[in-house]
Amino acid sequence: MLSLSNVSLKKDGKYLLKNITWNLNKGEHWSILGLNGSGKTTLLKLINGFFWPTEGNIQVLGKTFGKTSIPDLRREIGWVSSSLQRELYNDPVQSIILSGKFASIGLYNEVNEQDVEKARQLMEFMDCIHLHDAKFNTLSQGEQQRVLIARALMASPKLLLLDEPCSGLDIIQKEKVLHYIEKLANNPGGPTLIYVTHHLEEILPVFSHILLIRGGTMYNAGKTEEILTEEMLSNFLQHPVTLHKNQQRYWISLKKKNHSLIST
Ligand SMILES: Nc1ncnc2c1ncn2[C@@H]1O[C@H](COP(=O)(O)OP(=O)(O)OP(=O)(O)O)[C@@H](O)[C@H]1O
Repeated sequence: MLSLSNVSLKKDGKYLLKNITWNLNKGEHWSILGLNGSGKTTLLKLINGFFWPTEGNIQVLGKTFGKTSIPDLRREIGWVSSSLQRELYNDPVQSIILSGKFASIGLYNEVNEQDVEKARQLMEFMDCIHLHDAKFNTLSQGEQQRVLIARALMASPKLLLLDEPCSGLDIIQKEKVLHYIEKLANNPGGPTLIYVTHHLEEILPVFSHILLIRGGTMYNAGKTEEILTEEMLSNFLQHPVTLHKNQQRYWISLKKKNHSLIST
C-alpha cells in the first residue's frame, strides 16, 4: 500500500526528514505521533507528491515515484488538512463536497445525478446533510472537519490522510469527529487511514499501527499496543510520563521532574 525506503528530504541545506523506512500494508490503519515541528505534515506531503524526496524511494498504492503520474496518483489519495479549511472559505457545503471528485478548490466541472446522490450519501454518513446549503465559513470547526472528510471521500480514495483533524475542537466536537473516523475505518471497502496527531487520546483502537516521529527521524513504528508503553513514550518525549488506558484509548500525563538547584 505504501513503502518508503531510506527516504530523506532536505530543504535550504537542512534535513526535514532523515532516513525514513516505513511500510504500510493493506488492512492496517496508522497513526503518526510527534511533537510540534517533528515532520508529520512534511511526511504527508511526501506521500502526496507535494514534496519530492532528496534521497530514497517511495511507492504509494503500488506506484513508484518517478515512474508514475503524481496528479493521477493524487486522485486516489484523500487529504484533510487545516490549510484546506482556509482555502474553501466561502463556498456552500454541497459544492465543496462535490468538488472533492475533482480535487479542486471550487466547483468548475459538470456534475451528474450520481455525483449529487453520492454527495448526499456522504453528507448523511458524516452527519452534515442538514448543512448542505450553508456557507462553509458559517460552520463550526467540528462541522467544517466533517464536511472536509466527506469532500475527501467523494473521489473514493484508497488512502485517506488526516492531518490533525481534531485540532481546535472542543471535547464534544472532537469526539463527534473521532466517531465518524472510527465509522469510516470500520467500513469494509473504505480507505486506509493515516491519522496525524500530537494528542495520544485521539488514537482510536482502529489504528492498529503507529509511527513515532522525532526531529525528522522515525523514532519507532509498529503495532500500537507494543509501541505505546510508558517506557517508550518517556524516552520518545525525553520526559517521564504516566500512561493509562481507559475505554481502549490512551491517556498520558507528564511526571514531575526533580529539578536540581541551579548553582550561581
Ligand atoms: N517548505 C519548507 N521549507 C523549509 N522548511 C520547512 C518547510 N516545510 C516545513 N518545514 C520545516 O520542517 C519542520 C517540520 O515541519 P512539519 O510541518 O512537518 O511539522 P509537524 O510535525 O507537522 O508540526 P506541527 O505538529 O506543529 O504541525 C519544521 O521545522 C518546519 O519549519
